[in-house]
Amino acid sequence: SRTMHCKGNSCSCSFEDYKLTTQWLLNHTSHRPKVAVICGSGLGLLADGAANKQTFRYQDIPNFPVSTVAGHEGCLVFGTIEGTSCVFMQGHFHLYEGYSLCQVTLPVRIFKLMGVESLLVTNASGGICPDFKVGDIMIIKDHINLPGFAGQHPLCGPNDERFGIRFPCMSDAYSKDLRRLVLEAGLELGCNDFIREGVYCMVSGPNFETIAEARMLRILGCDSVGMSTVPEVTVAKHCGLRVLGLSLITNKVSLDYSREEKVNHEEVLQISKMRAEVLQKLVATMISRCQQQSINTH
Ligand SMILES: O=P(O)(O)O[C@H]1O[C@H](CO)[C@@H](O)[C@H]1O
Ligand code: HPA
Repeated sequence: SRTMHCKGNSCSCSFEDYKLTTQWLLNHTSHRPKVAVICGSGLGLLADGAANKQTFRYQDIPNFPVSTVAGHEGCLVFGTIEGTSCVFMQGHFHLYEGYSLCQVTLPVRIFKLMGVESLLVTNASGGICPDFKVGDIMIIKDHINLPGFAGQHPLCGPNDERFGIRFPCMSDAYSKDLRRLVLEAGLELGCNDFIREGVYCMVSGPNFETIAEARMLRILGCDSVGMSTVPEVTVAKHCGLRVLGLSLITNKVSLDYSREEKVNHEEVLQISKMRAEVLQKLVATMISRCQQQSINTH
C-alpha cells in the first residue's frame, strides 16, 4: 500500500509504514548494509563496482515511490564493496516530481531502521562559484535549505522521537571526518585538482534558475545549486546518520545576461556519465574507509 499521510506542508508516514518496508527488505535480502549511497542524476553507475549484487525495482518495494526522471533507474541495489555491506539507490526522488518530502526522504529512515550508519549522497548541480569548472566534484561542506525557509521541510509535522529530536542541530550535518577522508582519497586517486568544497543550495525546480535568481544565490553564499539532497541529509542528520555529500558540477549557472549558454538536462546527464567512473572509485574508497573509521571510533 502507498500510505503516506500529508496535510498541507506537514507530512508524516507512520512508524508502521517505515517498519513494514524495512521488514519486507530484511525478509527479501540477506544483506545488512552499513553504508547507503544515493546516486544522483546519471550516477546510477556508482553501484557497478559492488559484488554479490541483489537488485529490487522501486515499484516492487512496498511504500516506495518510483523514479519518474531520466537518468534515475529506479532500483535499490544491495551489494558489498571490499567486504563492506552497502546499498545503492539508483535514482532518488524530488519535490518537482510531485512527491511530498516525507516520500522523498522515506528511504533514509528505512536505511536507518535496517542498521545503516553512514549515508553518502551524490548529485548533479550547477556551479555558481566562478572558480568552479564543469566536471569538478564539490564536497558539500554545508547547505542552504531554500524550500525549508518557505515551510517545505521534511521534518514538519509531528516529531517521532524514535527517529530523533524535535529541534535537530544542523551546523554539523556534513561529517568533518568524512570530508577529510574524501580529500585524502581524492589525493591518492589523483583527482585532487578537480575536487572542491562548497555550499550546496536546494531549489525546488523543475526549471533551472533565472539569471536574477542565480545572482541572488551567489550573494547568499551558494557555490552550487540543485533540486535534491537537502531533504535526505536533513532527515539523515535528524536520525543520527553520518553524512558525506558529493556534488558533481555538470554545468555553470549563467550569472551574466551577455552569456548565450542554455543549460538542459541532457547536458547534465552527459557530464555525469563522463565523471561516473572516477566518482565510482571515490565512492568505493569511501565506503570501505568510512565504515573502517566508524568501527575504530566506536
Ligand atoms: O537529482 P540530482 O542529482 O540532484 O540532479 C539534478 O539534475 C536534475 C536537473 O538536470 C535535477 O534533478 C537536479 O536536482
Ligand atoms: N540548477 C539547478 N539544478 C541543477 C543544475 C542547475 O544549474 N544543474 C544540475 N542540476
